[in-house]
Amino acid sequence: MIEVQDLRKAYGARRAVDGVTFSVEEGEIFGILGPNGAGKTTTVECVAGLRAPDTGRIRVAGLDPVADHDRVTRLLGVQLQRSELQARLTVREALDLYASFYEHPADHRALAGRLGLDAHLDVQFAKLSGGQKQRLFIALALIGDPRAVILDELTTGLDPRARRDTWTLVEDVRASGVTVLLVTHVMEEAQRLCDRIAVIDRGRVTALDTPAGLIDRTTTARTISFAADTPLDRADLDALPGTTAVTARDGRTVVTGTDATVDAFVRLLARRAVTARGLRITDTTLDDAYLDLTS
Ligand SMILES: Nc1ncnc2c1ncn2[C@@H]1O[C@H](COP(=O)(O)OP(=O)(O)OP(=O)(O)O)[C@@H](O)[C@H]1O
Repeated sequence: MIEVQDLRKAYGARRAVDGVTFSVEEGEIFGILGPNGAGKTTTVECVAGLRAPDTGRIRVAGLDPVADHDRVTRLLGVQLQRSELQARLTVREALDLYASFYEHPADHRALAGRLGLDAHLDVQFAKLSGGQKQRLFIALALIGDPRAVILDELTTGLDPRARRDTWTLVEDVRASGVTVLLVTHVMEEAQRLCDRIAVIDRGRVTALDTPAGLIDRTTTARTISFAADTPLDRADLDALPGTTAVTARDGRTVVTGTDATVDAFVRLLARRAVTARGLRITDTTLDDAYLDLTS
């Protein structure tokens, strides 16, 4: 659905995007993850045809977003990072206005219902909560009945409940057959929603994989922690296969390692007939993988 090949874009001497390549399959939720200033927004603005690349090739459903801009806007919806509407425009007016831009708009009454906006149709933009504004921008991105949608930092500034509701919404959007290109720096969001993720750092793709694949690439895959007064020798812990660190913090001992470390640790407990108090074994999260993969 979306192909980006060796995309480069500089602002003066600043190389914002420096050779980015990825492709998004139809029906996929594809994440672009990376630190501030990594070049994520510039990349998706080029995909949307809002900026012209310096070099590189972009295709959206086979079309060039700059040369075929009109056709691309009809099949690609966009919710940008910092969106605003006039303060006094009501939700209904915004939906009507945006629907008027398209020959075959989505049924915006149904869309408002799906996005939980039908109780707010006569509310002015300035009086909407942050979550309601976000839902409205998602509605506006979907109003042209697009085949694909770009959502840039969709949940920034939302409270945890509004964030989770928005995630459910994105899953619904995908279930209705729309391909989603999602820009985020919320790891939990990427882990929950994305089929695949491109990690971008300093204008380049540093990794491209499924969330589980990214996690598997990190060296310390498992963390074992237990109360520090558990009678185990530090030397025994250091000697476990695959151990990368043994530390003490907040009254607990923390061993990082691999699956092999966990297996050997369990055998060590059995051998010593020790019960590890408050034992917890956790997987590496996408947060850890992200920190490993970005500078
Ligand atoms: N219009 C512009 N003019 C000049 N420099 C820009 C412009 N837009 C972005 N930049 C610079 O290009 C680099 C990449 O910015 P971009 O907004 O694409 O990154 P980002 O990954 O989306 O960052 P963030 O997560 O902070 O939104 C940054 O160094 C930024 O300061």
